[in-house]
Amino acid sequence: MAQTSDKPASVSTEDSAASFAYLISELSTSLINAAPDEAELHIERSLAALGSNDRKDRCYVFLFTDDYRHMTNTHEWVNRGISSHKDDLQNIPLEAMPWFFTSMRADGKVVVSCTDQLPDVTGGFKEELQREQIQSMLAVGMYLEGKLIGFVGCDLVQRSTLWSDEDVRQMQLVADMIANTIARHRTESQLHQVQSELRAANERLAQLAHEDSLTGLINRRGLDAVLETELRRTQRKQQFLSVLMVDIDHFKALNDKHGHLGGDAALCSVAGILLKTFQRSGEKVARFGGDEFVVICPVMSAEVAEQRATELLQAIASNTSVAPVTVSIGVLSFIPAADTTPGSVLRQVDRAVYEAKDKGRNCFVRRPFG
Ligand SMILES: Nc1nc2c(ncn2[C@@H]2O[C@H](COP(=O)(O)OP(=O)(O)OP(=O)(O)O)[C@@H](O)[C@H]2O)c(=O)[nH]1
Repeated sequence: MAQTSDKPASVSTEDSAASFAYLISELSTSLINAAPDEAELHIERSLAALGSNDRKDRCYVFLFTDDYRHMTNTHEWVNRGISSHKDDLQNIPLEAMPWFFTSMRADGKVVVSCTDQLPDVTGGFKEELQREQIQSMLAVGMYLEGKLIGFVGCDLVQRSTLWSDEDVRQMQLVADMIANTIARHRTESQLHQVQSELRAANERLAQLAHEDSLTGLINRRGLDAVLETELRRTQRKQQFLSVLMVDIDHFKALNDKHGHLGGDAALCSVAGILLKTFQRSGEKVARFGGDEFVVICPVMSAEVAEQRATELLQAIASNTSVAPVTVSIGVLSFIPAADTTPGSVLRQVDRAVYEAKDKGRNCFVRRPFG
């Protein structure tokens, strides 16, 4: 502790100590009841309470970086007519004020009753106080789990004073309260971050569970869920639902000729054409398995479904990016009944695909439902 004044004139009185104690107890209660996003407001209120007690000129909070290389003035209260220094006290290198930092770490406080009487060893610290025209200052350390994280302090610009033990004790109360506020705020921010990371990971997992790893399309599991939803929706509204099953022709031969990787590239190319052809609102493309795909088109009549199947045949036949490929397509267009299940729809549309294969491939067959 650096006690450097010969003016024995403490500013504390019994009355002001009592009213300050009352204020602190009110602030502590409001901290306990404060909403998570009220931390800033709470710190500002605490500084204002500290400042108005015995007419201080400036009260502030500084936080150290974890590596103790810099400190930043994070909160400040200034009395009327007193200039603010918060903006020019951001990210200050601690090596510029070694005496201040060493004293704070060793004693948990720095007490300056008269700046002009500070010894020369205080170096840059004394110069900084003089630059800010500070006559007296008092700073008390803030600790989180035993680690010094910063300090709360106050300045007197218009007069100097001999700080009493009671002044230090009051400042310590405020420092502890602000440290608790910061601790709570940090814990809540970390909790929020972990929660939002968990939420994102869960969403990604749910997405992966419904995604085909090769093509990125909806997989078989996802298809069942989507089909169930669309069946119920169109049944409720008594609207048409069209379902297309698309099977690549002679895919085994393509695999044999171009290798499994060539086959994979062809699957991705067909998936891309499907997505491009069926991108209107509500249309969904899924990989059913192997070389089979399913397209779900809510509110699409049989006539439009046939038109779109013809467009698809042309788009695939004219694409030779990997190897010439054609497909056979089964089409179902119907208004679902209450007992229509995804399984019955997929079985029937699969039958339509077989009929298209029998017809010579590179064509579509539409079957009536039921
Ligand atoms: N490259 C690759 N091949 C696959 C994949 N999944 C299934 N296959 C192959 O796809 C082929 C499907 O062939 P089949 O269903 O027997 O019939 P096809 O040769 O397409 O003949 P048709 O359907 O009658 O025109 C099989 O040889 C499977 O091994 C995959 O993810 N990648």
